[in-house]
Amino acid sequence: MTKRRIACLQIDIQFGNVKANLQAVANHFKQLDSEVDTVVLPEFWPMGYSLDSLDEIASYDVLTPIKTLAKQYNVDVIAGSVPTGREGKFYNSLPVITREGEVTFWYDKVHLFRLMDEEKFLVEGKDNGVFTLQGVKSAAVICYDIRFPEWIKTQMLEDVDVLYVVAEWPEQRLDHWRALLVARAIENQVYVVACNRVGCDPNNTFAGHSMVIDPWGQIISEADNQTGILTAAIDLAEVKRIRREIPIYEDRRPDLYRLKDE
Ligand SMILES: NC(=O)CCC(=O)C(=O)O
Repeated sequence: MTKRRIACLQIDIQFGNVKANLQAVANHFKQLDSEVDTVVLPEFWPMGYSLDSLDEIASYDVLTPIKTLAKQYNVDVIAGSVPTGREGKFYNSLPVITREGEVTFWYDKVHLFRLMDEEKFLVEGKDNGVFTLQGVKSAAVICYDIRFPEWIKTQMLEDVDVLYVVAEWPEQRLDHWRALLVARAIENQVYVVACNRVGCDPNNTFAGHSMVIDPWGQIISEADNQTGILTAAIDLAEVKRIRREIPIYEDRRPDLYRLKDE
């Protein structure tokens, strides 16, 4: 089966209000079309960028309700990101939850975004975001990570077909969001599924414009800046077709690429 139907939940995250945000996610699940098999949530959906309350928020169990929704609606969930606390440090962490309600993978954001003070409150991850979901080699990264093509390429070299991006991307850089996502799709010949939030927090207004982009770089579905669900069908056979048409993976010259700073 090469076809998938994906839904990005483009929610308006209430600053620091875990209960309201869980309710918003549950309400959006109720509106899913019955063909959807994969649901994507935005970055830090339980609380937004209320980073000075991380201690309290990381102690809430926000995943049990999402596992229940995954089973109830029989969908896999790229569960945006949530704050996790380990050994006295906090991470911006993306869980993958299967339709059986199991967390099968975690990715910690590798590039922390100074303009939103992440480096003051969080520790960066070290491992890549590649996982297999229902037999499909996939990868997931978080927001600012998409500005680092080397990081994305490192993962795409593992024969990945779909790149998920979860974000809280402000509207003042909407043009960067669109251009970077399209570039990552074209240069890696992958589907890009990007879920952003809408609404405001005390410092930013967020862009929305969640997008699904095919491996040729065509935007096959794009949301506006309102709350809602962006749904799109993808056909993984397209990845192989595009890679045959322009065989960039065969034509790479890694012997010439200087990827380590000296
Ligand atoms: N939450 C983020 O990582 C935001 C990244 C961002 O806005 C950017 O311009 O990069």
